[in-house]
Amino acid sequence: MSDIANIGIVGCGVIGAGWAARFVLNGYDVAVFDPDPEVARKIGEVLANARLAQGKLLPGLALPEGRLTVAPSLAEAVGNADFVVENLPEVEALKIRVLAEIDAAARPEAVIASSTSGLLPSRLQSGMAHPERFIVGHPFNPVYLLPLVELCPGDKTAPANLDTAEALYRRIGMRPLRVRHEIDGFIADRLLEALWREALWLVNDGVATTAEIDDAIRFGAGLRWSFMGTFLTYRIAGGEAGMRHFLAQFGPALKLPWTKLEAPELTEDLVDTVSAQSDEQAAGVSIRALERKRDDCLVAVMSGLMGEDYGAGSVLKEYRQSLFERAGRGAPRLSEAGSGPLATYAAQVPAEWIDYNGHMTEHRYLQCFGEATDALLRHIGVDAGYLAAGRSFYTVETHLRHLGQGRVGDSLTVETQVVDTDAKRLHLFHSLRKDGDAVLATAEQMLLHVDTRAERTAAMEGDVLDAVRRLADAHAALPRPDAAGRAVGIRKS
Ligand SMILES: NC(=O)C1=CN([C@@H]2O[C@H](COP(=O)(O)OP(=O)(O)OC[C@H]3O[C@@H](n4cnc5c(N)ncnc54)[C@H](O)[C@@H]3O)[C@@H](O)[C@H]2O)C=CC1
Ligand SMILES: C[N+](C)(C)CC(=O)CC(=O)[O-]
Repeated sequence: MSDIANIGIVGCGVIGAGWAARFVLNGYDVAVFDPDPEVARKIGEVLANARLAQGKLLPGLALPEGRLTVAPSLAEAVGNADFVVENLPEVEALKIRVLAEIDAAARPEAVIASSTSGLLPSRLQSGMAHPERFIVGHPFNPVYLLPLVELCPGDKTAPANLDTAEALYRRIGMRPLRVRHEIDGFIADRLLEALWREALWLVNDGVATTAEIDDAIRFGAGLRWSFMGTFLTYRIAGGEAGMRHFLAQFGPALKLPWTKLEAPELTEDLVDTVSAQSDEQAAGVSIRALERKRDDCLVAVMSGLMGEDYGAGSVLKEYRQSLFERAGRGAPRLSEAGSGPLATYAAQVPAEWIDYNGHMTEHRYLQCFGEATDALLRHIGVDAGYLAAGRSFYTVETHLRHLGQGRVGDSLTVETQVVDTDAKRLHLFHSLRKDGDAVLATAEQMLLHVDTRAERTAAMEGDVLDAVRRLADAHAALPRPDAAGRAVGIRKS
């Protein structure tokens, strides 16, 4: 997997831009081709939204971004790529033709993936000279947040290329789902399509508006789908007897006219009705603003699920751990110990950090300082191997001072100075600044080096000890922060 560095994207609309953003934010160099003259603006806007969402989802763990290039031709976008993603409109003949062009222009070892929502891979690869390197990798919108990617081979796909694609998707935080046999619409879109067709009937027949149908989903089943899907939820709905009782009780309903499944004809009338109701529902909010609202809600749901270590939350937790490990290896985000304090954290204040006083709430400051401490620990070599060996640092004391107010959208940075150290202790002083200027808060922390198996303090050793000494020596030349060692109390005159 480490040999995949360059990604080629052909077709850069909603999905191509989503893929480009996901790869760039994971450190891959991406070249895109799309004949749309507006492609650079559009992809810039999508990347900005993706950066914002990723920063909220995994604060303090941003990797150095890859380079994004808009190529003047398809051949230039894919010529140097190790992995190519095709995201053309869902028109089979167009995809077959352009996939053959990509096949001719790409290096022989490059894997070529299609984002098709439901066209059969065996047909899409039929015009390629090297069909064995073709796979379907069907993502979900927004590609830069949702983990699912359906992985489906055609009859000429080589299994090794499927494995390569799967490893790449996992590396960028996705959850590949292998489709056992190719089938129109794969798994997820067959389910989505059934719901969508019924929804169109309900509008067509005047039973419900677009907003009412969305309410029927988002206040009920949609919430539980986000973590359990249909089968497990219905098992629970069967009570103590589970699925057998559920099937016995609701089996007869399968014969009732509760669904049509065949879509209604998209007449001009139906298109007008659905579009007008959808406009009314959106109430003038732009697509980009709706995207940001959708992303913020997804971040909230996924963060909650990460706390539960369940469903998409487990994928996110694993991805978070892998970012932690990658950041640990060489700690690329921190400047090498030079003369100044280390830049340990950067983030923008999201809306959910604001409290009833209209400013950043207090525990979020500790979150920023905690992330800064983690970044410093990664920098000195506290990585997955170190933790697995039963060594770590525990924070045993924090003195946090609030000196200003953080507001939504403020750019925050933390700088960290090692004030003192001995065999087992690390004394840190963090300063959190707004827009690189005013200090909003400081935190002074004492950390103990511990043997986590024995649950006892232990002396630092090896590379970590060397790194701490180097850092402490460099920071010894800095003035001791004025507030270091201050106690909390009311001064009596
Ligand atoms: N929009 C969605 O929710 C999802 C779409 N998909 C699939 O992703 C693919 C792309 O869909 P969208 O991004 O939604 O479509 P889109 O219409 O937003 O983007 C298609 C892009 O392809 C470009 N294009 C057209 N001909 C081209 C050519 N010859 N060479 C290079 N670029 C060309 C267009 O300029 C456009 O920017 C489709 O196969 C679709 O089924 C998959 C998952 C979700
Ligand atoms: C509508 N759609 C068929 C393009 C949907 C998808 O393919 C997946 C998604 O993101 O909903």
